[in-house]
Amino acid sequence: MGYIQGTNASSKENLEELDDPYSTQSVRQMAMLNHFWIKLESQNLFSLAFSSGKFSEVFGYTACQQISEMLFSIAFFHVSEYILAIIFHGKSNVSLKSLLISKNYLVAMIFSLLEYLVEVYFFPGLKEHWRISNFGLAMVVIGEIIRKLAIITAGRAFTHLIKVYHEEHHELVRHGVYGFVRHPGYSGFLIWSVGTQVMLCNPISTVLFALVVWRFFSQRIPYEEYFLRQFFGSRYDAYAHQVPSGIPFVN
Ligand SMILES: C[S@@+](CC[C@H](N)C(=O)[O-])C[C@H]1O[C@@H](n2cnc3c(N)ncnc32)[C@H](O)[C@@H]1O
Repeated sequence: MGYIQGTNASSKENLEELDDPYSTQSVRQMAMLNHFWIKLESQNLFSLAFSSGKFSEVFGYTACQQISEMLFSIAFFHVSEYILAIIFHGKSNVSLKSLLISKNYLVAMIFSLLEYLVEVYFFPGLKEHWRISNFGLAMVVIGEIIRKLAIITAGRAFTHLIKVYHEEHHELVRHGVYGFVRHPGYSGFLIWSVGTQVMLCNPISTVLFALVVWRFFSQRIPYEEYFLRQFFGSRYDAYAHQVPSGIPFVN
């Protein structure tokens, strides 16, 4: 009461107003007290929930470890793509598109994180399959290495947008990882992206990522190779005859 009088109700009218419990000022002050009380109570509820195990179940060791691995893999993948694009194509020719973060990609990643959170809450045992999770981590590392080897091997020929006009410097690359598969960059990405979901022990997203990424590359490869055949003619035909695509069920 002293606080109220001292700060807001120095005049006689104000004091009178405070005596009336329904005056505007009293109502405002009651609302303020109520607000602080609710805030205090919600903080207590938060700490109660945390100590009761619900939060520690969701954000326990397993979840922290697996989500950290996922976030690190994503950050490393995109930043290294961007840096390599700058190294091979020069800063002036590279835009933020080289980070390779599209709307569909974001939707897929958010879906996979939501799947993870729902499952770790309702079926925490599902995430404790560490052999599967570590196998996924190995897929992420292997996929990343294959993709980066492809980018480094192809150099300037590796453009994020498919070339539809032949440029003078554009040579057919057949050596290194391109001697084993024709599309190592895509093989690497397929392994990497499915690996992120195996690492999270996400059964639904593992299947969805495999299907969506496979479908994307199965449509992209014929389009890309249509232009490669125009650029390099029979040399590309011979290469395609000898070397597999690197994407399952795509010739
Ligand atoms: C995103 S890169 C992907 C390259 C390849 N498909 C891969 O997965 O490693 C696409 C560009 O690489 C070029 N490219 C693909 N294969 C190539 C090859 N063997 N030699 C030279 N350029 C190639 C295409 O012309 C296209 O512009």
